[in-house]
Amino acid sequence: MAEMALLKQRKQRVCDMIDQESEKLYVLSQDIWKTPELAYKEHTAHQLLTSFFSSRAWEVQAHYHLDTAFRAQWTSEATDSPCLHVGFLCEYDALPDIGHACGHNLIAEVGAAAALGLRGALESVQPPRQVKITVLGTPAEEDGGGKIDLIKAGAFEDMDVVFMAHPAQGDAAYLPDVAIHDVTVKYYGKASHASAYPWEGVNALDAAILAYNNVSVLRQQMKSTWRVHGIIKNGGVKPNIIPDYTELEFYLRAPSLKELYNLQAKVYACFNSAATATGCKVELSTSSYDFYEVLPNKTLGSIYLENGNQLGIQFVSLDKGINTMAGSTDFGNVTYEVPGLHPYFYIGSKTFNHTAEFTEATGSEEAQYYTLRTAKSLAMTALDVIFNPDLLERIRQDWKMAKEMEDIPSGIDKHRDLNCRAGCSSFHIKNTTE
Ligand SMILES: NCCCC(=O)N[C@@H](CCCN)C(=O)O
Repeated sequence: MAEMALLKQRKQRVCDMIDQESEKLYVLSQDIWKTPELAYKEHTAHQLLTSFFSSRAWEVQAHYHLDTAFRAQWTSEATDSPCLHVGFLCEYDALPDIGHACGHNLIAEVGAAAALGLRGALESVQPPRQVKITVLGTPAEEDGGGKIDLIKAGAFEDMDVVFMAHPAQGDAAYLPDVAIHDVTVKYYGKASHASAYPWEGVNALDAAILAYNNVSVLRQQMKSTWRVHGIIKNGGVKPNIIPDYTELEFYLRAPSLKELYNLQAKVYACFNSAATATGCKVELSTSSYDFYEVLPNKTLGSIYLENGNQLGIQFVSLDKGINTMAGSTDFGNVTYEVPGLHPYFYIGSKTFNHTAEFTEATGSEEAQYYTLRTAKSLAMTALDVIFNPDLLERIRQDWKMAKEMEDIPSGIDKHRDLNCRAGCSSFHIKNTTE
């Protein structure tokens, strides 16, 4: 009973620490919200967050493997037991034209607040083992996948458990974030005067339209959990010039990597056959890593639910949930490297992500109560893992089982191998510093 009372006291300390910093945390997320920056270009957010942690005696590494990534660390007193390494991730990239319409400014705030709260609790009481807290600034989630650059750089290598949380229309400990492959399709034809001698031309716009329509008819044979969505970014310049160049961008999604590559082969056949039918050349490329699905972790999820309920969170269940399908996130790749938890949290608005209305909601003061409550739940969950050693073993068992379900052998360079296998003619990642 004493142990339970002690743990309750430590959790209260988490909440008190976060509440003490609530104003500074609000300013932090507001300043990020007011200066929306795109993937790999989050220079202001990087500066704000590194200053925030440096001014609180964290060991900060700015420009950590990426120009706009950072790492902030704190370690408790050494003990005889092995150190337990907890990670909190901050996202802070915005969307083109509509700013922080996915609330990554609040993701950054949750990560920062949870780390402050956990450190505060551990400074007030000696944990049973040494604890290292790492806050990782992970840029470019919406485009590119900064977490994957950091995985490749070894940033997650000795972490035991990692947390972040994402704004949404309700609270859920887990939503099925799906695997995604982004592809750019370029058709090369031959220009000619569209009236005088059209027969001399090779029409790249015909190829684009055929490609789009091929995908549209493929939908009859797609699983209900698969998604394919795309745009025509360049359809030609003038009606009287037969287009010799067109460009499309598509996102392909499926609940697992195995299904994603099945879908990819079908969609690539749609792109390639459009080239054959029109005599165009086609180039398929990607400037983003494939994001994997987020692997669920039952133990972490149940601890989070328990802590969230104590703080009054009304969780939605998956079947009556916010949505049976979520988007995609490079946090999925992280869950293949280390057990992780990526809950969703209500911010006081039922509007939808990637809309101007959601941008307004993520910059509102009303979002703060829910944001800090989520940070408290995450930090309290980390505290349970620290003070309850058998939980870590159960978390690891869940993680191993979830990975076996996907049966990708660990250690292969998944990103390069799988993309090449899928037929991408070029695979380049922009803006890395290495
Ligand atoms: N699960 C969080 C969703 C965040 C998001 O919207 N991510 C993008 C990722 C796009 C990658 N090219 C998405 O469209 O799901």
